[in-house]
Amino acid sequence: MQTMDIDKDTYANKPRKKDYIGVTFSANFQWWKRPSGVAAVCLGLLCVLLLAGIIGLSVYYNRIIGHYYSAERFQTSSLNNLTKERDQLKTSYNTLTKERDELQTRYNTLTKERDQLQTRYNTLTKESDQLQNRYNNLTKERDQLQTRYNTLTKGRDQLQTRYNNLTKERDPLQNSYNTLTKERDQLQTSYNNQTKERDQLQTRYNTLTKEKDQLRTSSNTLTKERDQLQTSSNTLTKERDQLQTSYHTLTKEKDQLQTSYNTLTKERDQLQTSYHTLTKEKDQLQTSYNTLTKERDQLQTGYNTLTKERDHLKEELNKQSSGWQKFESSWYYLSTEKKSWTESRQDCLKRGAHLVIINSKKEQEFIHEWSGCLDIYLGFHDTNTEGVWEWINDGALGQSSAPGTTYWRDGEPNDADQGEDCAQLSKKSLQIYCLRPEEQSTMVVSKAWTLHQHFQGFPKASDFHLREETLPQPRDGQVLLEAVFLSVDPYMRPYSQTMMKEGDVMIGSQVAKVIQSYNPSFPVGCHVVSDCGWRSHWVCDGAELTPVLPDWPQDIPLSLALGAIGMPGLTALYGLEEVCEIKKGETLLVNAAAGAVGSVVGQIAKIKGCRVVGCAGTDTKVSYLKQLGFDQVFNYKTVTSLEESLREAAPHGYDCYFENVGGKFSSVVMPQMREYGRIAVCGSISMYNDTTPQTGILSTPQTGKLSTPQTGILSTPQTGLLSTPQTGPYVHTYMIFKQLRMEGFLCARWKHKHQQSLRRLMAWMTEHITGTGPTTSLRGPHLVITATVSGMPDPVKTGTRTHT
Ligand SMILES: NC(=O)C1=CN([C@@H]2O[C@H](COP(=O)(O)OP(=O)(O)OC[C@H]3O[C@@H](n4cnc5c(N)ncnc54)[C@H](OP(=O)(O)O)[C@@H]3O)[C@@H](O)[C@H]2O)C=CC1
Ligand SMILES: CCCCCC(=O)/C=C/[C@H]1[C@H](O)CC(=O)[C@@H]1CCCCCCC(=O)O
Repeated sequence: MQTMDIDKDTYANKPRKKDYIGVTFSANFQWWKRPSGVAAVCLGLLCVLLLAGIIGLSVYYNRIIGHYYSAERFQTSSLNNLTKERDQLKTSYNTLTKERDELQTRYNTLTKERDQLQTRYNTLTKESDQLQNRYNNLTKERDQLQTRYNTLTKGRDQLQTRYNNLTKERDPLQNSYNTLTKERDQLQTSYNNQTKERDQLQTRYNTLTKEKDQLRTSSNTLTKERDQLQTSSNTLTKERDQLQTSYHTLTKEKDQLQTSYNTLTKERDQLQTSYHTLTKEKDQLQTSYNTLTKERDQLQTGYNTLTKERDHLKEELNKQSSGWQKFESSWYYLSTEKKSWTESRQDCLKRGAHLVIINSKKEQEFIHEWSGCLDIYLGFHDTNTEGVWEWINDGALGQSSAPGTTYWRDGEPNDADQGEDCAQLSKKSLQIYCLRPEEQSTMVVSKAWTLHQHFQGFPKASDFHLREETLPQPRDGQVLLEAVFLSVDPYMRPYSQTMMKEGDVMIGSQVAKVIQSYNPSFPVGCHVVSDCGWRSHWVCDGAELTPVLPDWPQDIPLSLALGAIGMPGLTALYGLEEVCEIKKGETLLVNAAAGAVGSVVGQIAKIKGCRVVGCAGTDTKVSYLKQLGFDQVFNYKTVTSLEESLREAAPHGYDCYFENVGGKFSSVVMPQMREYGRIAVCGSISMYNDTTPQTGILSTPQTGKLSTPQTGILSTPQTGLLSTPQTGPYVHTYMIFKQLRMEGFLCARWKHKHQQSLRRLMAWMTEHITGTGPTTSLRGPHLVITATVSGMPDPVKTGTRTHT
């Protein structure tokens, strides 16, 4: 770096064009070159002049004094001179004073000028600073440009060098290019010649190829023909060899057969002889057999006739001895017990009879006389429609019609005492009059459990309410039922939500006894299954009733009509046979296995020769299932891993899965299904008490959405809310890759098969009881809830099942 003094042009501290590279200018301002400085210098000079004048004068006066003393004599002469000089000095003093004043004026002028100059200087200084900044910026730009310039210069130099080198290289290349061009032209010429030759060759080649292909085709054809011939030859050779072998074998066999044939011919001849002898004997025997058979049949017919006559006579004797009287083809019994018409009607039904129906005047007279002229209730009433009198047709003795004639007393029927709905034969007049069927009210009061409030989560005692209701008198065709066993089933939890309103009697099936009957299909004392709910008594007509199998063995508990030989047993059977289509040798998994359905599922599968794995929630249930013959059982609540336990129980997986539980359990089973497995979705009990709706992908049948997570409830189109859906995992992948079939079902689908299916279940059960069946014949848990007329059980506390 170099510092330079500014030149005469004080303000132009601009860089000089040629010197600016790498140089920084410094503007050092010099005071004496400013106007104010000049003025100051002038003033100084004036002061110096004045001082010099004063010094000159003092020197002059010293000289004069000296001269005075030395030349006292000249004192007087020189006085004049001195006066002159003084005057001259005065004059020059005045002149100097004037000059000083002028100088002062000029000084002031100069001071002003200096101030103006100072202002201008300041302005210029600012401009200079701005210029300096611009200069600095330009310097930077310049430096950058310089750098770029340098770089470009270098690049240019390198390019120049390369250009020079290339120029050097280009020349020999140009030469060789020229040479090559020449050569290429020559080559092009020869290429063209060659191409022509190649085309000619190609044409020849194509011709040859065609000829070759034709030859190859012929060769292949020939090869095939040869191979076929070879194969035929080999086959023929083999066949020939086999035939040769067979021929030898056959020859041997023929020889052996010939020998046997000869032997057999001999034996046949001997047998033929004996056959003829035997045929003769047989014919003789047949003749005597036919004669004997005829004699036996005649004897049998005689025997049967005699037996019938004997039985008839015996029956008549019995009837007569027990108070029955015969008139024409009918029997009559006279009960002397005092009863109402209704009670008498019941009494007749119990005896397998009915109140008397009068078919003729003769019969009426017989009854009157034989009864000893008593009042006799007749089977004649208008209980069904007031004023329409009809003969009862209980059908107990096969009578299907009653006479159209009646022998009413004059003025009858008159309904004199309100409610006269039945008829009596008067002991006095031998005429019929009407009277009330009841002497006193025998109205039945039923006890019924109602749904006090809809269940929230697990049902509790306060959700139920026990109430009494008076039942109407059963009418013609109706029966009065008394509950014997009530059923508490899982479906009640979800179905109550949709089918019931608060205050309704709880839904449910029961085994009931018929205690009054005006319906011949359900005589008093028989048992039926009724869907009348949790009530002690009920009046209904037969249409709603299912008779308990008529030949129900005494040693099988009737409660099983609500279990293994009832709806749960049917569900088990249909789930296995109709849905799973289970086959011998297959492996089955069933959960809730100790329940009414599950226990029958496992046992039927064993009867069918399957391997059965069952899960239950207590060790007692596990032991019970082992007793029933299940192959593998475990307590799903205490195992460390459900997945591992399922795998250990059936390492090769499950062919069939009878699903009662749903929820997480089924997600664990799904991966362990075998290819083409079948899943019978019977129930999903683990979800019935859910209270909080969960987010899941389950969709409603209406929307058909499958994959969008929804918060909501699973519903059926018919019933609405049924259950609370759960979150995945989702089964589709397993179903697709294992090609599974998963089918939900309700037992009622096969209603048309119920009777025959109940008989099959009963047969399996009987085999177990009698010990005549296979070791795995059916046993069943049965209900312990019994209802009595006096009181109803607590449905929450007693809702359990025990086992036979
Ligand atoms: N589709 C149809 O037509 C029919 C379907 N069903 C269904 O079959 C299934 C079984 O009915 P059924 O045998 O009569 O019932 P049960 O009342 O005889 O047995 C039910 C058993 O399920 C188990 N269980 C109860 N709650 C749960 C739970 N949260 N998680 C897992 N297991 C539970 C219990 O056994 P454990 O102690 O072993 O856990 C309980 O004892 C039910 O889902 C029912 O809805 C029934 C009849 C007809
Ligand atoms: C999500 C709920 C699944 C319930 C499955 C279940 O347990 C079904 C049981 C039915 C079985 O198929 C036959 C029945 O009797 C059960 C239904 C009962 C319906 C209520 C009847 C009401 C009444 O008695 O009037």
